[in-house]
Amino acid sequence: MPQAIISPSILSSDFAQLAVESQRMINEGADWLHIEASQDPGKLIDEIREHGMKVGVAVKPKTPIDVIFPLGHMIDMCLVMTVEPGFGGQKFMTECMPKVKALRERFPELNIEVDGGLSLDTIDEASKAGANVIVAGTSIFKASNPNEVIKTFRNKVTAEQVKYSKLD
Ligand SMILES: O=C(CO)[C@H](O)[C@H](O)COP(=O)(O)O
Repeated sequence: MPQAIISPSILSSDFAQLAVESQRMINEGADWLHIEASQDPGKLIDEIREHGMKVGVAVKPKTPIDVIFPLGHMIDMCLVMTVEPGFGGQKFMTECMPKVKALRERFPELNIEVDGGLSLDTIDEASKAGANVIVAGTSIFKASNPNEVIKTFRNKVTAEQVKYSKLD
């Protein structure tokens, strides 16, 4: 099944607006939604599932990871932002790695995505912390051999993930 990963900048905590935005993306064919700003994440997760979609929750660097713990068993993926959302080319925030580690320890089967500053210099740290979905812009698009970079990312993630019960 094709998987569109859409990370909308929905800054409003207005549930009605979230519902409209979500519906619009469903109509466009998305089967993943990432939503960070919601007053009632449990309700939103249920609604997304009712539409047959998978659910991802994103946390910005300053958001403590324990807000995700009660949702961990209800979601398919957690995106741990490793830069402030906004634009590519920023520096990877090492200080976000304990959040990835804490999540992985509690949820061995959860897809944990990291986004921002991922490169050949930072993939070891991210994969060892437990991330298994890597979003990378600069390090791929500026590489002389993008395929090699992608292959290295995959190999490193795979090598670390065998420690856990499932790879997705
Ligand atoms: O858009 C972003 C943040 O909002 C991402 O960080 C971006 O997609 C990844 O880019 P890079 O690998 O250059 O950090």
